[in-house]
Amino acid sequence: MADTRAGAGGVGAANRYKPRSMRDAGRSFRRFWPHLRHHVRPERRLFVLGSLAMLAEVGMRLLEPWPLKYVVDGIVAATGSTAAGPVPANLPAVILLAAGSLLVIVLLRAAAAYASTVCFSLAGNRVLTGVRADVFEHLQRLSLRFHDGSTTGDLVTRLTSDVTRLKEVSVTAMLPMIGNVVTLVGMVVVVAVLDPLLALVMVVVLPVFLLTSSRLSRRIRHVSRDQRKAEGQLASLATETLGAVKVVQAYALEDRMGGRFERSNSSSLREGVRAKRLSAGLERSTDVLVGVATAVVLFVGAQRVLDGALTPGELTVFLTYLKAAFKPMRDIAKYTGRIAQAGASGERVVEVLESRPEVTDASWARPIGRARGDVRFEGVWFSYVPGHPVLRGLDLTVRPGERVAVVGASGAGKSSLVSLISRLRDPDEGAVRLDGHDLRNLTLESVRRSVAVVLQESVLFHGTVRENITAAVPDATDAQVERAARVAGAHDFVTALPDGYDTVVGERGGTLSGGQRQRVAIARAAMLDAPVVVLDEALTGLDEQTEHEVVDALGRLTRGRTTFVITHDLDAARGCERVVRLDGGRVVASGPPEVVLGDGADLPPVPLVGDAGDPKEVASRGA
Ligand SMILES: Nc1ncnc2c1ncn2[C@@H]1O[C@H](COP(=O)(O)OP(=O)(O)OP(=O)(O)O)[C@@H](O)[C@H]1O
Repeated sequence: MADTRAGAGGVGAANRYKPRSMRDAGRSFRRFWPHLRHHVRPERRLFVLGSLAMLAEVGMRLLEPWPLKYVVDGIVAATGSTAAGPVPANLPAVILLAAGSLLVIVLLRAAAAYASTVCFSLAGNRVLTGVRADVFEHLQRLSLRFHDGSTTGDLVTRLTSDVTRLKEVSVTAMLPMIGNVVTLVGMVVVVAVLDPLLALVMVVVLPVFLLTSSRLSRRIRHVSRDQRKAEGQLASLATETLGAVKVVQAYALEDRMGGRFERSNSSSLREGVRAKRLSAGLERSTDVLVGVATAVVLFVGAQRVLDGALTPGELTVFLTYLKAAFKPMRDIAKYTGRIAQAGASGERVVEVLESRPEVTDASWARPIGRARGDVRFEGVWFSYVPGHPVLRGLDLTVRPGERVAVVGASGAGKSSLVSLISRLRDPDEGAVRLDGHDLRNLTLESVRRSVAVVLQESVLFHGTVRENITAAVPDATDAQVERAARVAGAHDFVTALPDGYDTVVGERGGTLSGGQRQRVAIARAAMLDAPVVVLDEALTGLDEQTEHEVVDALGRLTRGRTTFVITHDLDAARGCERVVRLDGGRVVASGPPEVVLGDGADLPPVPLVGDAGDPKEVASRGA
């Protein structure tokens, strides 16, 4: 029953997971890891190569100041001080060698850095592209109950910008950060070998730094989560408004929508600025810390040189290390902030991936093959909200090929009833059976291939007319497509379009008229050749002429198939063999139309059959 581990009401209500420290960041990673693992495995070689290149780069970074030591000590000794030891035999050669080594080290370091960046970027991008595909795939399979509790904009934000942020951060922050930590450790080890006292100064700085950065990164992550949430709301509002731009303009809602957008926009700005301020604070406090450490090393180091414990060249190496450490530490501070932000994005992505679809194939599910179309509801209870059942122990049997109109007051549960037939939802109690099989024992795919649905507002996808018609049967031949279009009465108008079947219809089929859209949707349903057809208010909202054409098309579509006609239109109901009336979540009347609906006075029935009767009669029906 529970739709998601993150909560049944979609991910919007599911921000229960609240990381509190760097330890939680680790926990957060462990939570993400199972979703990454199978994408990381094929990239193993790249990760290994990248790591080797990174180690080489770190090695070069550590070597870089050493030529300086020999030059400084040589010069100092040559100019008369004993602190630097004896004067090298061939000072000009030493200086030349040092300069040459420096050049080689810098070149090798650049090459290693290039190789590690390329390897890690390639691998990281591939892994997260795979994760994004998983999220999309998963979102499509999540049950309607999950989508009821989520907003489209927020889910799109998780799919796009949250994954992009993870991608960016993993490549530009996470991996360099690992390199920086290794460099820091390497520096401390080298310094400890040369002079443990100076190493102590560096080591003392580290815990202070870690404390500051973990405290601030925790706050950054909290603020980032709020910011991502605000951005999700922003995207929801934009999707909603732009998706209904006609209504917005018709009701002059621009200002009101603008105001709501403004509020979400400001909230996103506010959180964004807070996060930036915290990150900047973290970076600057690191600057100060490194500055203090440099001053201490300079002071203590100078004493050690004067005492003869260190050479001036070695002090130069220490100071260069500290300066070099300055960058990794500052970067760590910068990356900690970004990684904390990515942590918030990661949680949002994991929440989606961990949500479990409610309607899934049972392990024992098997395909039904070609069904006859016998549909039964046995004691079906169904509710959207626990404790508020919409269907209450409903019983209904429909014979193969029977055409049944389902009528009832608005909100009586008609659409809910038919959503159970194609197993968009499962009953809480009781069973829905197709040819005697409980739908839960059949594979989802075979159930959905057995039930063709035509809705009131048929949604087409951006693409060609042909792609829309063959949506569920992509390998259909041209002849099959044309046959389906003829059943739907769409062939003539489609061939009159500029590119015929290859004409691209806009988003949601917006470049076609309502009636044309409906007929393409009927062709899509006809393509399935399903034994059961559900028409959910498929005639509502069409003008008289179009309605006549669509009625004809639906008649042809449903001929010989078990058909459920959900309608408020009593004429359409009269065209069916049987009318079922719903009330209070149960069937309260079932029988021939004239019995359930009365004799309908002077209105002739609308024949929902293949030849649709006499067109004149149909045309005069609404008069
Ligand atoms: N996704 C949903 N989440 C929560 N409640 C819902 C949802 N969809 C429908 N309902 C509620 O379930 C009840 C039955 O809705 P349903 O759409 O099945 O009725 P209907 O008979 O098809 O209505 P209409 O004729 O107006 O289309 C209504 O009270 C409705 O508010």
